[in-house]
Amino acid sequence: MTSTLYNKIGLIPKQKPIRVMIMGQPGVGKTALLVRFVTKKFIGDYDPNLEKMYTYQVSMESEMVNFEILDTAGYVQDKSCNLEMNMRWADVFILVYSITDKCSFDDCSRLKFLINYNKKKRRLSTKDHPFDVPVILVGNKVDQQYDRMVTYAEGRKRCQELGCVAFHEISVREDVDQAYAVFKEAFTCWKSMSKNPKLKRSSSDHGAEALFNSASRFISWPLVFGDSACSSSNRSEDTPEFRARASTEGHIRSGTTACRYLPTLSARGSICCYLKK
Ligand SMILES: Nc1nc2c(ncn2[C@@H]2O[C@H](COP(=O)(O)OP(=O)(O)OP(=O)(O)O)[C@@H](O)[C@H]2O)c(=O)[nH]1
Repeated sequence: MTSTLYNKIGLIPKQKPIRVMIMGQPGVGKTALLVRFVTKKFIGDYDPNLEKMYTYQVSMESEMVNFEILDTAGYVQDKSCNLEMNMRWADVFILVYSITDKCSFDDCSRLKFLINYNKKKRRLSTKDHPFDVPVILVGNKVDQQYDRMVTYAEGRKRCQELGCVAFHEISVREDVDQAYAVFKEAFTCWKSMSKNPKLKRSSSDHGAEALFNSASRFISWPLVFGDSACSSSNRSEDTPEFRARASTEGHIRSGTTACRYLPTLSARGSICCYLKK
C-alpha cells in the first residue's frame, strides 16, 4: 500500500541492500550459482582465483530487492586478509559444497564455525529466531548422481547440526529455478532478521561496512599475492587459539595465497568485477 503510493508520486524509497557472502571449497560451483542467478545462464568455467562483488536488483515477493553478493574464491578462504571483515560485512551466508565431493561437505563445518566466530555479536537465540547467523547450506551438482558422495539425508542432518537456517540440494547446471530459490531463501532470512531489532547490524558491523565500502565496493579490486600482503596486525586468525578452534582438523593450511586488498595499498592486478543487470 505504502510502496504503491510512493510509486505513484515517483518517490521510491531506497531499499537497504541485502549482503550475501558465498563460501565453499574451490570448484563447488559458487560462481556458477551466482552467475546463474544474475544472468540466468550456466557458464562452464570461471577464473577460480578472484573474489568478486556483484550487485543485482530483482523483484521478489512484489518488492525490489538489491542484492550485494560477494563471491569468495575457494582457495583463498583459509587465509584471506579480509575474511574477518568480509564476514562482518555480510548479512546472510550461502555455504556451498558439491555432493560429489565429501571434502567440500566436511569443510562446511569449519566455515560455519568461522562465520559464527566472526559474527558472535549477533549470536542470539529466541523462540522466533532459533539460529544465530543466517547461513544457508547448499549441496550442488545433483545432476552428477553417479558420482554422489554425500546423500540428501546427510546434507539435511548436517544442516541441523550446524544450525543452518535452510538446506537446498540443487544443480546449478540443470535448473535455474533452484539457483533462484537459494537467493530467495536468503532474502526471506534477511527480511525476518531485519524485522527483529536485536538482530540488526551491530556497530562493529557498521565499522566493517564503512571500511569495506571505501576499500572495495564497485571498483577494481587489486589482488596481492604472497604472505606479506596479509600482515594485518589485528587479525584474530593469527592467534593460536583461533587457529586451533577454526579448523576441524586442528590446523589452518599455510602457504602462498591471494588476498583481496585495499586499492590504496597496491595497484597491481586490478580486476573490475561489477556486474549489473
Ligand atoms: N555438473 C555440474 N557442474 C557444475 C555445476 N555447477 C558448477 N559446475 C562446474 O563446476 C566447476 C567449478 O565451478 P565454479 O563456479 O568455478 O566453482 P567455484 O566454487 O566458484 O570455484 P572457485 O572459484 O575455485 O572457488 C565449473 O567447471 C562449473 O562448470 C553443476 O550444478 N553441475
